Amino acid sequence: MESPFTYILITLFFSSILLSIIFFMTWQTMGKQKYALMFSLSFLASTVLWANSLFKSLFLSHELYWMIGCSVSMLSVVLGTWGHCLRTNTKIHPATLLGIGVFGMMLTYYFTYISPHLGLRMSLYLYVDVLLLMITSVVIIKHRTKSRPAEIGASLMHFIFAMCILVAASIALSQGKEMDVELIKLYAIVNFTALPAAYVGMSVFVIYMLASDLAEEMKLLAMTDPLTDCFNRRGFYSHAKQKLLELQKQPQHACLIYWDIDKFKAINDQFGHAGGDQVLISITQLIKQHIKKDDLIGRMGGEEFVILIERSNYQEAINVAERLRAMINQTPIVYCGQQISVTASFGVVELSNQDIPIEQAIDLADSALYQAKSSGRNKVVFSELSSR
Ligand SMILES: Nc1nc2c(ncn2[C@@H]2O[C@H](COP(=O)(O)OP(=O)(O)OP(=O)(O)O)[C@@H](O)[C@H]2O)c(=O)[nH]1
Repeated sequence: MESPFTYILITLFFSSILLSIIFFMTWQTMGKQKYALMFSLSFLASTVLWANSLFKSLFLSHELYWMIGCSVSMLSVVLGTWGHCLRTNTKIHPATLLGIGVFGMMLTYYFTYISPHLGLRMSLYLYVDVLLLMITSVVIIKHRTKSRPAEIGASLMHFIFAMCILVAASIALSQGKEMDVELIKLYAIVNFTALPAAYVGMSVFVIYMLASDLAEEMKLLAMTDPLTDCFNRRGFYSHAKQKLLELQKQPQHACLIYWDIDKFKAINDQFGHAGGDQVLISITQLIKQHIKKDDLIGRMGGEEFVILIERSNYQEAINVAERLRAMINQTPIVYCGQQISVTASFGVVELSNQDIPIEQAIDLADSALYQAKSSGRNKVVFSELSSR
């Protein structure tokens, strides 16, 4: 009958192979994101680590077995950390991570072959693993101001995994230079109970995190207009409602601007549908350059757009519409070597301190836009308070 530790190693071996395959498939299906490949390679390295432990008796030299085990353990953690840095665009150079890993291995080599010290040999590379896992935990949680549940879970699991390794490393270190049978038993218990549980938990949360990335990407696609890259109607309504709720707590002034390109049908007729599309793309790009990053722009359909802006005073907010109108009027769009002159009409409604739903505000701004159109186009019309 084999020791229970052997069965745990076999389970870990197969779990790692499966995780490596899952992340490899994720890499293939999720647009070849480099971080998914890093995670796959990281679990492949773990597979080698567990296989190394399973076939320990085949090694002629225990030191060689130990050095291979430490190296793949370190490689696995370095690749995982590197993957998380790539996913979050964290500016830690891969050479720094590799350098930390190589430094840990050099110390292990020194205390294995040059100046043998069992405690240091068994613990130093684990302390380096702890450092890298803690970096990963911070990198995941610092990625965005409001982390998603999957990210909080993944960060926490990396922290717990790091703590389990820290305990194992400290037990190993307290042996000192020579082996202490009682401490080795304790080390084995931590190594084969808490560590596998934390390892599996951490891996599951990383999968959950990538699934939540995908869900977020899908949600964004469902809310984005593919031609102009602005929000579509659904995306605009959803974000505008959220923004108006936030705005109620701040002393900011908000305006809703409904605008529409003038005589767009004539542009399509003269320059073709592709020319019309280019006008839509160029004009929205131009507008985005002249509004703030936090302002919301959405395409309501055809050549109709809406912008929700907030400024510290109302006059500043309403000036934006006039500035945008003048800018469109003065900037011809270049299409296939030809210049297309474009104008647009604007309807503006003030939202601050007016407890009106976004749908009603859009209707009011649309009425103001209609007035701008019927009174000659290339104009900004403000919705009168009395008209509400
Ligand atoms: N190229 C292009 N044309 C579009 C798109 N969506 C809608 N259109 C066209 O936009 C034109 C809108 O025409 P109208 O609603 O008559 O408005 P207009 O010609 O701009 O006239 P006014 O708004 O009154 O100034 C139609 O010819 C639609 O076919 C699109 O995605 N691309």
